[in-house]
Amino acid sequence: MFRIKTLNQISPTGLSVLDASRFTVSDGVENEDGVLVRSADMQEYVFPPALRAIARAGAGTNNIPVDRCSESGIVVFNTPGANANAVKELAVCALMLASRDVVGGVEWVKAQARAGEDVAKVVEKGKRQFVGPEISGKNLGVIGLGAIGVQVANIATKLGMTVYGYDPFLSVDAALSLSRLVHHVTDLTAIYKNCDYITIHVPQTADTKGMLNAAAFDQMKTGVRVINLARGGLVADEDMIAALKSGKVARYVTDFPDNALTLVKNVVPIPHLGASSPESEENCALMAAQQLRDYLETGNIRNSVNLPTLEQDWSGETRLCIIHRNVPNMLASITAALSRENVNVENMTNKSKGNYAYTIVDVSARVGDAVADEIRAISGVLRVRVLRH
Ligand SMILES: NC(=O)C1=CN([C@@H]2O[C@H](COP(=O)(O)OP(=O)(O)OC[C@H]3O[C@@H](n4cnc5c(N)ncnc54)[C@H](O)[C@@H]3O)[C@@H](O)[C@H]2O)C=CC1
Ligand SMILES: O=C(O)C(=O)COP(=O)(O)O
Repeated sequence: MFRIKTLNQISPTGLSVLDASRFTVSDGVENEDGVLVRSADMQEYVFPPALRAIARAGAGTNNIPVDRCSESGIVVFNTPGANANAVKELAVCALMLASRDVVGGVEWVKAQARAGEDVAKVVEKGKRQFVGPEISGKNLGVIGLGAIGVQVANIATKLGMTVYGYDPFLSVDAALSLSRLVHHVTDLTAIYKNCDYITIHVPQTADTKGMLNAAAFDQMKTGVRVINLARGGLVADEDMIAALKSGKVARYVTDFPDNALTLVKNVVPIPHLGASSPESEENCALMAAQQLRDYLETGNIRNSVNLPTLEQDWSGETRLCIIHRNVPNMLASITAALSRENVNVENMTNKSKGNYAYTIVDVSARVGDAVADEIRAISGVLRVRVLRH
């Protein structure tokens, strides 16, 4: 029986793939084998000894201590693209909110009603103060052309915008999905200089933190409208507030409000709704739960952020799943340990990702803990699991 701890509300449709005869799923289990999480902050999480995998039902993993997981041989999964459509739709809404002061207008109408005014009458006089430009014919800059950025860039071309896209690590898949109408630029300056609207869709990492800062705003057009449905930390708050106050930035729509920003004029604070649609919640939960189930039961890895995708059909009696550093001589050391125990290898696959690597070895014998312990003793091995057919 595997124990799965949920740290957020996870869609029941997704959880249904975790068969109750093999998985106990709840927010109260202890010494869990796996964790299912959305945005809960796990940075200080104390890993119980049994923990082997964390599945993020969503895209961003900046709430998970990925390096610490890697060092402990814990696989971290996410669900690439599973909520991209929901974010794209909110981005379209954000483009409108960045242009037309719908939020200010709605608040004003409610205030009129509360004050006992004849709303039907006063709106016709008052509406002037909420005028805003159309997006058609304007330039949009999309920073980050991954699952979400590509969809936002493509749909914006259909809304009549001229779109510039920037992504120094553009994948082949993303390039193939990108509309021919999107101008692919290789320098952020081209985005800053040309765009009336800028939307950012990159992960928050040490490299991207605070990338929209005073130096970036200085290069932008006066009156630029900025949309951030990616992560709050990508934008330097104080610099944004100064840019809003000076009029450099006309409006800032953010899915990551904080106290410093929320009451500043021309900030539109959204309560992190990017992925909050039933469709996305189901897609993400399903994908996360399937990946977690498959890893725990078979050792196969799909869509991990710290380890390579590696799937091997079962053969033999025992499967050894070995997470190790990506260093020379590892495979030789593993096979030497197996031959010392006179164990025949049926099938073996090894792949690496950055500083870490993963090896699955199927062996014909029903090997015991002694073999696993011998492999555990190899320098650079971080975790060994023994699965039996
Ligand atoms: N508001 C919400 O509810 C949601 C927010 N997100 C956020 O959006 C981010 C992007 O999500 P996806 O598009 O699904 O991820 P993705 O991994 O498919 O795309 C991210 C893209 O950013 C690019 N990138 C990385 N560093 C860059 C840089 N310095 N400059 C330009 N591009 C850079 C990567 O090459 C990649 O193509 C997530 O990491 C997450 O933080 C994702 C889903 C929902
Ligand atoms: O997938 C992401 O990166 C998100 O930001 C969505 O977060 P959530 O699952 O709605 O807490």
